[in-house]
Amino acid sequence: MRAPATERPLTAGPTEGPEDPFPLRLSGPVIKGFGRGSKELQIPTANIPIDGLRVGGCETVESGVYYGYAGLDIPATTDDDESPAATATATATTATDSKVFPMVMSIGWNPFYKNSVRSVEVHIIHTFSKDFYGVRMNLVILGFIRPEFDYVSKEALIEDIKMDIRVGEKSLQREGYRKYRNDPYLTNFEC
Ligand SMILES: Cc1cc2nc3c(=O)[nH]c(=O)nc-3n(C[C@H](O)[C@H](O)[C@H](O)COP(=O)(O)O)c2cc1C
Ligand SMILES: Nc1ncnc2c1ncn2[C@@H]1O[C@H](COP(=O)(O)OP(=O)(O)O)[C@@H](O)[C@H]1O
Ligand SMILES: [Mg+2]
Repeated sequence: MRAPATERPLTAGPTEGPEDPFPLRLSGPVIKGFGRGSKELQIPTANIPIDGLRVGGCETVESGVYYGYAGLDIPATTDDDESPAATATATATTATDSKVFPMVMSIGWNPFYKNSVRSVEVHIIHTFSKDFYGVRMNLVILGFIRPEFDYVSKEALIEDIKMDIRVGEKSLQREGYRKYRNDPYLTNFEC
């Protein structure tokens, strides 16, 4: 069982850019989970159905924690980040920018909670003022951070997820990863 404050590297995946099987692309509507993300952990996760989670059409995706970008089919005007920095730069933000966000995500059984169903959950690195259940979410997954663990305490789980967020942000800032923010898949909500 994993204890808090385990020493961890600040980035994940090769410096040059994503390596096979990444980038992985998947999509689905945001559905209800167990309601623990916001309430118990104060880290909300937008869950999508596990159906169709395949690499190359047959192999299933390994359970674990990943990073990449999420595109949300929300009108640009409902993207109401309340931070002063975001307000200051609002006029410079295009409609596409405001629908695409960095994310970290977990695929698996949530061993700490011993779930009996496998879930796909995305924490979007952005502050939203309201929920977006039912909205279509497109994902471009660019790298693997770590396997899922069981934890000695809820605090230890929270600490590791916070570190995942830092690792995800730092990993995406690299040259070979930044460009995927403009991947057309993220904002194609037509099919
Ligand atoms: C980046 C990230 C890493 C996670 N890592 C683990 C983990 O190692 N073990 C685990 O049991 N749950 C992990 N979770 C899942 C949380 O336990 C989960 O988000 C929480 O139970 C909320 O579930 P809900 O959406 O059904 O409310 C992780 C979630 C995120 C976003
Ligand atoms: N930054 C965010 N990342 C992911 N979801 C968010 C975020 N901010 C608000 N939400 C909303 O919170 C919901 C997830 O909260 P959570 O407590 O994990 O509930 P559930 O168990 O139903 O997934 C998402 O479906 C979304 O509507
Ligand atoms: Mg959730």
